Amino acid sequence: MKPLQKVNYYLLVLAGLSFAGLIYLGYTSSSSIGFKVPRPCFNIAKKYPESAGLRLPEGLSYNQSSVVGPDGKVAHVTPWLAPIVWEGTFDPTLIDPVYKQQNITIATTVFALGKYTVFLKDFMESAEQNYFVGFHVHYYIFTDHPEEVPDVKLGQGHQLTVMTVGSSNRWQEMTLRRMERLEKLIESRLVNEADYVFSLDVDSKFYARWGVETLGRLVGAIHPGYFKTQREHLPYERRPESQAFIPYSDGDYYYGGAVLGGAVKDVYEVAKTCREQLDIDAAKSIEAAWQEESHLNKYFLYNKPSKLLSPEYLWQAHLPQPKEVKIIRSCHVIKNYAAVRPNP
Ligand SMILES: CC(=O)N[C@H]1[C@@H](OP(=O)(O)OP(=O)(O)OC[C@H]2O[C@@H](n3ccc(=O)[nH]c3=O)[C@H](O)[C@@H]2O)O[C@H](CO)[C@H](O)[C@@H]1O
Ligand SMILES: [Mn+2]
Repeated sequence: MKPLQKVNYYLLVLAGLSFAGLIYLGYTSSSSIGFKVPRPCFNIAKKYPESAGLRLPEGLSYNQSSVVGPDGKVAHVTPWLAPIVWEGTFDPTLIDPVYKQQNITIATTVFALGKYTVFLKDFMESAEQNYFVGFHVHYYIFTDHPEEVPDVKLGQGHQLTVMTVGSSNRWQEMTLRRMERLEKLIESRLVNEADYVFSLDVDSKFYARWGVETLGRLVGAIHPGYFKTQREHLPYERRPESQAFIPYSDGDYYYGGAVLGGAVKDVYEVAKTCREQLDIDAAKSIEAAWQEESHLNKYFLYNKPSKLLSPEYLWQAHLPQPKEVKIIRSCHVIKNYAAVRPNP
C-alpha cells in the first residue's frame, strides 16, 4: 500500500469505528435510569416529540372538553387528539395480533394493605378471565399480609410477585404511598422487567375484556362519577396552598385515582412528580381533597395523557348504568367503609 493509500485506509477505519460508537451511544444513553429502550430504534424520544410529553401552558383560557356531546353521542377523541377508548372504537381481532408481534410485558401493581386483602381473590380471578389474556403480565401485589394473598391459578404468560411492605394505620397513608412505592419499583425492577405498567385499585372486579387497546404512552381513566360535570363542580383540590390546586376556571376531564398506566418511563415521571408534590403538601400538613387522585388530576391537566379510557374501564357498582356506557369492563365493588378501613 502506498503511503497516501495507507492514510486513506486508516481514515476509513476511524470513520467506521466512530459511526459504530455513535450507534452504541444512541442505544445506551437514551435515559438516565436505563429504561428498556423500545425495540429497534434508538433515541426515539428525540425523534418523536410526542414521547417528550404533551404539556399545557398554565393560565390558558379554553372550553371544557365534553365526554358526552349535546346529541348524546360520546366523544372518541380529546381536543388534543388523544383517543378515548369505548366499545366499538377498536377491533380485538386486529389489535391483538398487532401487539402480539411486539412481545411486550405489562407490569401491574396492586396494593392490598390492612383489610383490603379481602378484595384480592375476586380481583385476581376476574383479572385472569379478562385482563390482557394471552399477553405477558407480571402482577406485583404490595401487602402487609403476604400470607393472605390467595393462590389464584394464573393463565399462560402471567406471573405474580408478592411485595411485602410495612403497615400503616391510616387508609389515606396507604393510598398516598402508592406513588412512592410505584416510583421505587420502577427504578429497581420495572425498567428491566416491563414495557408498560398499570397501577390499579384492588377493590374492583373485571367483567369484560381489558386488553392492548388500553396501552399507550400515558393513560388515565375518566372517573365514572364526573363525566358529565361542569369544570367548576369537579372535585379537584381548590386550596391554593396544596400542590394539587386547580383553579375553578381550569380543567377538562376528571380522572379516577384507581387507574394509572402507560409506558414505564412515562408512568415513572407521573409517580415521581406526584410523590414530590405529596411530600411538599405533607411538610405543610395539607392533604389534598382526594389524596393522590387530586395530584394525578393536576398532573394530567398539565401533562396530557396520550390515551383516555372511558368509564367502561372504571365503573362503580353503586352508579346506575347510563345508555352511553354499553359495557362495564371493570367495576368498583360496593364496600363497607367501616369494615375495611382502619380509620374514617
Ligand atoms: C374509583 C377511584 O378512582 N377511586 C379512588 C378514590 O376512592 P376509593 O374509595 O376507591 O379508595 P380506596 O379505599 O379503594 O383506596 C385506594 C386503594 O388503596 C389501597 N388501600 C386503601 C386503603 C386500605 O386500607 N388498604 C389499601 O390497600 C387499595 O389498593 C385501594 O384500592 O380515592 C382514592 C384516594 O382518596 C383513590 O384515588 C382511589 O383510587
Ligand atoms: Mn378503590
